[in-house]
Amino acid sequence: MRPSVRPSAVESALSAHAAPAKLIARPVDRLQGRVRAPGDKSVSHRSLMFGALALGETKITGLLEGEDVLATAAALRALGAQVDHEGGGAWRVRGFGVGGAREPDNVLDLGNSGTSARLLSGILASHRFTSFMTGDASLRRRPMQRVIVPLSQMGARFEAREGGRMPLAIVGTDEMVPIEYRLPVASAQVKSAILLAGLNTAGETTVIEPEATRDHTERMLRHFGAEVRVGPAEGGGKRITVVGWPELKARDIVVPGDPSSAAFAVVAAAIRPGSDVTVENVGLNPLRAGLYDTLREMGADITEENRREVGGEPVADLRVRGSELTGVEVPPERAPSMIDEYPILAVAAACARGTTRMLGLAELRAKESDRLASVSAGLTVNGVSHEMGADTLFVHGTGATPAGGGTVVTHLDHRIAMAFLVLGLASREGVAVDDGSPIDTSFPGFAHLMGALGARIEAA
Ligand SMILES: O=C(O)C1=C[C@@H](OP(=O)(O)O)[C@@H](O)[C@H](O)C1
Ligand SMILES: C=C(OP(=O)(O)O)C(=O)O
Repeated sequence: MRPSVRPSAVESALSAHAAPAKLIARPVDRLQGRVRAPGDKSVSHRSLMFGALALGETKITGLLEGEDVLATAAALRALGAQVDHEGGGAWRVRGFGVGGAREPDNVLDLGNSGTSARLLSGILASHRFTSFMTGDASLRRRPMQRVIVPLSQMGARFEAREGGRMPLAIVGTDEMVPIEYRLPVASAQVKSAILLAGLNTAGETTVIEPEATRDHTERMLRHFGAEVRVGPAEGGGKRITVVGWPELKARDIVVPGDPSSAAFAVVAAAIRPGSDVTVENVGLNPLRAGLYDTLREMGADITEENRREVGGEPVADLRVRGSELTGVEVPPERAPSMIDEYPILAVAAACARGTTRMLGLAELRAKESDRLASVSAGLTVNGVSHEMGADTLFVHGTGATPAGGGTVVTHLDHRIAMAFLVLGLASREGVAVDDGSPIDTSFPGFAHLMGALGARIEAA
């Protein structure tokens, strides 16, 4: 047997809670070069979880070694999986099998990661033990009711703070009843929590999603040997059914690059005329690629090179040349395919000519911060004219270089930090963020990667 492996130096360094780190991005003329997108966060979480739910040894390459994914790895170890880091994005998971997790002997701390909390709740709820979950100040204010409701219908019990917030106690059962559940919000995390619970449930568990959300869970369930049926739902949308008690078999997984992380370099190049940047290995699952469609509608010059499949997902290298952008309307039905990209789209819109109207953004208020409010505040302190509504954001670009000069409050939100640092590159006076440490949750090495393209992002 392999010895149980202690957290590696990389993990320890990443998981150490860094003190607030004020960063500043200085204006830059243009960006040039080739970089590689870091591993996809959604796929990384799932590859560890499915590896843990399978029997045998799953080899993962290209795993994102960000704090959120490391929180999932630590939780799975606490549940009895053997998760070994072999270096350079290569990991090995020896799973406990469906229904085979052991009771964790301490509270599971999921840091900043909503995906870890929601998806793991589906696994924990379907085991006969009680477990406890918490997270950082950001995660503790995020809604868990959305998973508590369906998982309670299946038979688990929960104790949470007011409004279904963490810390959370989950009293699980191995006698879950299968349900058919219509998602009240477009959420891949809720869908996945129910499907994961459905694995340790006799019979067929069905999720109906009125609006399609990222389908990495469905793809990976099949990859590991589960039976998943996807078809049209009555009245529109998709019906996704998983058949319970499959024997999941260990599989090798190659994690594609993250389109949500690649977005920062892509937008930075798109808004600086004269730039010529290639971001390699960008996952382009159509349910994730809404930002790239929107940027093209705005007039961005983005070409796909070397289109291929990586780990069952479409991938390409994106070549971006800077150009002048024009404001567009982004329809609400596109939101699920670019839900994490609105902060960086707002930055592109601030540099475009004309108004960009973003509609159907209510879910942004339930992310690491209230992203509508955070984006609006960041635009205000940097002199960008805009209007925020309950679920809308209209950014009035003039085509002129935004003033910048402000310090943006990131509220423990990595995407707010990265988006406004990109604005700084394209501003007259640069932009500071009060705390860049949350960047390590999804994109360790962000400042370094942007530096390789000519950006100057440094401690303020
Ligand atoms: O399933 C996933 O991996 C994710 C789903 C989305 O959240 P919701 O399910 O809350 O929309 C997204 O915002 C998050 O970054 C990752
Ligand atoms: C919303 C995000 O992640 P999570 O929900 O996993 O915290 C994100 O990465 O933008």
